[in-house]
Amino acid sequence: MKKMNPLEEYREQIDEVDEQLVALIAKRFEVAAKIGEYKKAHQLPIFNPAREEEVLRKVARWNTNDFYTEQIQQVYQTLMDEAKKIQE
Ligand SMILES: C=C(O[C@@H]1C=C(C(=O)O)C=C[C@H]1O)C(=O)O
Repeated sequence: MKKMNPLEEYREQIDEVDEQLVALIAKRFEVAAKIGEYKKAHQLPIFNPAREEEVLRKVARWNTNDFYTEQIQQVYQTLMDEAKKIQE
């Protein structure tokens, strides 16, 4: 196989991570959709600010090396915003 330059190698690493992320993000949205159905059936509000704060806290705690915590929390806020749209 032809030797890849560092840029190509890094991009291959990103592709591998992205493949896993896509599967996990899709799984998260599937569960969020189920939660949405439950909320509809029980007349519960879609937005739960206390739960969102809890998610952001947990995400920071799970990021044990503490790199990029703010960026990860921003990505999570976007995931939660999209989850709420799915639940509408
Ligand atoms: C998924 C839920 O609905 C909304 C989306 C959340 C999420 O994506 O984690 C969290 C709270 C809610 O605002 C939930 O209530 O758990």
